[in-house]
Amino acid sequence: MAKVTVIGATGKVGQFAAYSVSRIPFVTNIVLFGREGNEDVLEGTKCDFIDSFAALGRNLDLEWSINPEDLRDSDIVIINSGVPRHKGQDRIDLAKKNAKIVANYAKMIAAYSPDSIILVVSNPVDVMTAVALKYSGFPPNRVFGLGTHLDSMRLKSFVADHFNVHVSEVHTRIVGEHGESMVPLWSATTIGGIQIQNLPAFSSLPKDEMVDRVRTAGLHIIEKSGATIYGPAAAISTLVRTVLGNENRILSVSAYIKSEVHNIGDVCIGVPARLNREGAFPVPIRIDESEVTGFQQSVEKIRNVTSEIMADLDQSMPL
Ligand SMILES: NC(=O)C1=CN([C@@H]2O[C@H](COP(=O)(O)OP(=O)(O)OC[C@H]3O[C@@H](n4cnc5c(N)ncnc54)[C@H](O)[C@@H]3O)[C@@H](O)[C@H]2O)C=CC1
Ligand SMILES: O=C([O-])CC(=O)C(=O)O
Repeated sequence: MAKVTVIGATGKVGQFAAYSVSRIPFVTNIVLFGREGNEDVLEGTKCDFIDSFAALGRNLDLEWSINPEDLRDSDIVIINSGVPRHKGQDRIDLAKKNAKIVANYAKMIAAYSPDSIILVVSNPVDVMTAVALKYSGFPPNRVFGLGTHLDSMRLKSFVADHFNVHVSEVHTRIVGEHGESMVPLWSATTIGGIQIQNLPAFSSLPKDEMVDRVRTAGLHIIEKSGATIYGPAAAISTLVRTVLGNENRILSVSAYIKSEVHNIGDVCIGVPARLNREGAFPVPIRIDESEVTGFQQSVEKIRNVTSEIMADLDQSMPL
């Protein structure tokens, strides 16, 4: 038995994320949450989902709502609301506008569903995770963001394709910002259980090109088809399943770190974390020296943007 509320369920990502979550067998309740004015879209989406449940033989309690009362007793609340970027924009460009939206919803979740876990999707996701953490007042393990999980999946797919192996043979990880300053951890990449650096083919691997493809993947899709939808939605439902199934898998999410990566901390950023019913727990790690330098730079960037955004929120939305 588990209840998931999807805030921003009328958006492209929110809608398909809700649908992907509805396929998780132990999710029994879903609330499609939206803002006033979007009732028709919510009602239409609900009816469409129900048709699909009938076709699939799925039994699920599905509601839509614009009433915060309906958030109560959610196990996970996913925040998908906010403006997406367009051609030529960086995710960071969305920070000021989306921070107010995320802060408001974080306060609402704290008031109406105080024991839930918050999963933040809105961009720039690392900064928005920090905003949700502050404005919910929840402990850090109960607030985390999609972070670099999707980036890690993108890299996994490119590496698998290059080596012509099944994706499940590749384990890899990207840490840092879900954005320009992301850092691939080649030191934590294996193929068929073998350290990638120990494979002769590693020296000729077009690493920079691959990482560049990951860095620009979101914008490439946005430029071609308008939005990234299926990748994020599948990544979101993996995180939800991992938490609700108490799976203790280690996935790369945006989480508040104290000192887990080479004593670097006090920021929300993409790191490997153990996910279970209690939320996300960053795993203490040691990485290569060049990776530490990259991570440190990524942390500095996110820390600076986060404090700028917090200062702005302090003016407009004091706690
Ligand atoms: N972290 C990640 O990996 C990913 C993050 N995203 C982010 O998710 C967010 C949503 O993206 P899409 O679904 O493509 O956008 P969309 O435009 O299709 O949907 C936006 C949603 O936010 C809501 N919204 C917009 N302004 C609002 C406001 N002022 N107050 C309350 N709700 C508001 C809309 O009603 C709608 O539900 C964006 O910030 C996007 O950058 C998208 C893909 C992946
Ligand atoms: O690129 C974007 O703006 C959406 C996103 O975060 C992604 O798909 O990685």
